[in-house]
Amino acid sequence: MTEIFGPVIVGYSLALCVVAAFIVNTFLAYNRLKHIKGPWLASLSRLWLVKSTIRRSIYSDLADICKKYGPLARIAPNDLVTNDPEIIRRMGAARSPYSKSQWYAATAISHQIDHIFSETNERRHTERRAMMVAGYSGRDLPYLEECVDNRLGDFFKLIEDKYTSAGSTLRPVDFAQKAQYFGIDVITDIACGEPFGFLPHDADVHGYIATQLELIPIFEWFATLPILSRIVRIPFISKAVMPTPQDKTGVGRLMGVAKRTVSKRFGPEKITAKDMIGSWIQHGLPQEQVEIESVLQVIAGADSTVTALRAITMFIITHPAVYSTLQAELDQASISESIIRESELKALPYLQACIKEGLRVHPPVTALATKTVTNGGDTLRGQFIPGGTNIVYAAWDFYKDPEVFGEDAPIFRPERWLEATSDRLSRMQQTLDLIFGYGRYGCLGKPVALLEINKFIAEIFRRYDIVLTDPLNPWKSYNRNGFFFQSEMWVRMSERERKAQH
Ligand code: HEM
Repeated sequence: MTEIFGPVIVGYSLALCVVAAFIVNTFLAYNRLKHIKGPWLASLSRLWLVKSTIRRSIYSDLADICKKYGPLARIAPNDLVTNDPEIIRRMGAARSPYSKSQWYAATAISHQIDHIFSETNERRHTERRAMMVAGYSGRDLPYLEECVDNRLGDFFKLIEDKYTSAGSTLRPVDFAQKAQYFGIDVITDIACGEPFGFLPHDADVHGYIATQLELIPIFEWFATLPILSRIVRIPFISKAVMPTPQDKTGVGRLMGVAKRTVSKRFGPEKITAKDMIGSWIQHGLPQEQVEIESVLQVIAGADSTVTALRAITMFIITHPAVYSTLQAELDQASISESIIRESELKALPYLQACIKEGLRVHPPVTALATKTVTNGGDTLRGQFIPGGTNIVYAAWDFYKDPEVFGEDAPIFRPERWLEATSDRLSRMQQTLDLIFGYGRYGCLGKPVALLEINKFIAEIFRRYDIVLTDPLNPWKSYNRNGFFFQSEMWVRMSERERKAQH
């Protein structure tokens, strides 16, 4: 009898131990943040996040959680969400008691070397930023504006050749797609010294976009269930799934282009140039690091900026009064060359207001970008937050706070930027600035993004009349892993009288 029941008893005992360990573990996880409100599911497990990921609605669910439970709420046993600007500034301030969470590590595109975004070691991250900031800020980049102008030239040529409508001739164009071609060509040109050539080919060359669309949900699951990203780091799995410079398509293809470009900048016959790569090398970034940072630049800078281009355009063309005011300002502006100069953009207040308002109502990036409270813990809004807690911010609704932006904050009304008192304006501006992150984690590509957005929006509305071909179905849009994916934004583009002058 003992021979039969012995193993059964051992089996039952083991199962009981596992169940008991699970219960104790769940209780301890629940207990450490039980003073912070949130959905009950979130206090016990990551299932609330899993549910949101499946519904593709994390970005808006986070905003709803803050509305329901207050400015600091619980979304997982160890994770909180906030919509308090002070907390965001505190987390990003120099020498704050926060560090990048493992969410960032999961954005690595190589398990051998981190790019600046996936680098979670705060000392290395700070040192690398110092080497890269001059290149990104445009200080070392006299050619940046020329690069944007050249790609704008490609954009206009494509529209002229294939997609200009006139009278009853309709040549519908998917604006979402062509804006993406423009954005990727600009950023690959800046990052790798040559554009991918989406605009001249009018196609997703190297299947870059298609591969991105496949990868993004995977990265989103890494964020929701961090254990998955640790599994992917097991060497044989990593080898099988991670992109390599030898790949013919997608991110791997981009890595190959970056590797070839960067190799020409090192060695005995190295080429020197005053561009982004040149600036990084001059500031001491080693060859392998320059390669991976060039790839990251494209990933960080493409979809974010392209979403801004699409959303700002969408808001302008669906608000007739705004549209005509903007075109009147552009028509009266003194523009010295065929494409407006950066220095001339600042003299266009209504354009600036439209851009700010578009970014505010439709923030382009809503990534989880979680920061971790370091060991000693922190006190936020009078509540103690133990070390190891992760905090994310609810980016989607964050810029629609009526207290900051006025009672009509949910709607697109550029005039709010022109009528605000100086106190209110500075509060609005400081809040809007958080769109690009804050302090030591802030977006390095902000100057590049703003130059691109300003020039593109000014030039398309100077040159074309744009209307939706089917206003009842303006576009398809969804959010994954904090980035938006928009398609089928079908418009009719026709040349304006003014265009004929150039
Ligand atoms: C409208 C366009 C853009 C928006 C809204 C945006 C927003 C952001 C945000 C929110 C972060 C993360 C902050 C954090 O970790 O807390 C970030 C980081 C970053 N962005 Fe952007 N970005 C945009 C365009 C660009 C462009 C065009 C580039 C490249 C030229 C770029 C390069 C980067 C880099 C390298 C980082 C990582 C910085 C670091 O970890 O130190 N971004 N961006």
